[in-house]
Amino acid sequence: MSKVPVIILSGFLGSGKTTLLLRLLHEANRHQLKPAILMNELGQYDVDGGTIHTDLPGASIEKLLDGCICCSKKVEVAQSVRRLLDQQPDLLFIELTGVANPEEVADALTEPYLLNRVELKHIVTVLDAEWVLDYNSIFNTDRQLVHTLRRQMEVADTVLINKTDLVPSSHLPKIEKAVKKQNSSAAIHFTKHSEMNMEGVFAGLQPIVLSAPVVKRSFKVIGSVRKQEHTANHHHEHEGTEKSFSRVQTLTLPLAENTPITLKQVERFLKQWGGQLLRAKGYLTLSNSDGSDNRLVQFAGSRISWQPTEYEGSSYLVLIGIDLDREQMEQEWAKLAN
Ligand SMILES: Nc1nc2c(ncn2[C@@H]2O[C@H](COP(=O)(O)OP(=O)(O)OP(=O)(O)O)[C@@H](O)[C@H]2O)c(=O)[nH]1
Repeated sequence: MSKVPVIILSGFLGSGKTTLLLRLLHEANRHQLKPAILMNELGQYDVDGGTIHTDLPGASIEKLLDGCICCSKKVEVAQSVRRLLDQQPDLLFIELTGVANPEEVADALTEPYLLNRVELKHIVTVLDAEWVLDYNSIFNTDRQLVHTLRRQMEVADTVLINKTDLVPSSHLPKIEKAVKKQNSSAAIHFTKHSEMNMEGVFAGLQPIVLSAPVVKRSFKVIGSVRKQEHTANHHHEHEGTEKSFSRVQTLTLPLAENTPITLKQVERFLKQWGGQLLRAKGYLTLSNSDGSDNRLVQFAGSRISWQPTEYEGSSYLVLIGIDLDREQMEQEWAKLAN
């Protein structure tokens, strides 16, 4: 049986992985390849899965929520991959949390029952051009995180220097030099909104000819794994292995139905946390003069963006950061929601 090619997407929080995944999925569609997707998110809720579903209703997705793929998740990764393979995809995308080390996933794919069924084709790492050169100084107290970010760069065969619209062009050769210093063999692409020529990634990938009859393309979520939210510092103690992330935590802030909240209030809330807040995402029903509307909010690299969304579930915001002042955040959110 042919092995299913696997493409791993890595890169720090908010660098543009999901944006890239959506492009890859459309490209897969154009090549008539049936994709399967494994998404790993920090946080109790599945924000990116919502995005994928809006964009590409029903792709086969497995989600590992609120965890990093390193420790205990490795078994779950392998099981999720197995379930996805049962859907007989032509290729499998694995999007990692921004603080995971792609090597850990490569490792999970070597489980005996997967070894002969999958083939790791690419590790694509997406970098945020605006921040990538500052990670060493921003996270200088967190050696493990700096190490993970470096490994993401080192193990990639394809590196996207993304968000080039946010930096002066004179900045780009410096980033390229820094990438080449860590990894002299990767193909480097300068991108805006993760837009790149995908031919290199798709070269040689073909629909897999199965001996069994081809199952009609399945458009459904075939499972999701929810875990308790990280409550305290999520220190990973592995004997003999590397930690994938150390002080990064998540906090989920729900918003009760019909709570009047405005875009300005949310932006003010997000901007008050300085360096401890790395990333935030959520679905919120905003009130405005014309009534209310549902929006996806994203905070990445200290910028905030809002998009309309068809999501109709309960409102919530997921915060991801380092040493989050959880209590104060919850208090401020509660004030805002009153
Ligand atoms: N200005 C600008 N914004 C971008 C670019 N690429 C992505 N974004 C925005 O950056 C935010 C984060 O993008 P995502 O693709 O969700 O990033 P991610 O790496 O999947 O984020 P995590 O899942 O949190 O790790 C979104 O608001 C994107 O629209 C870019 O090239 N330029």
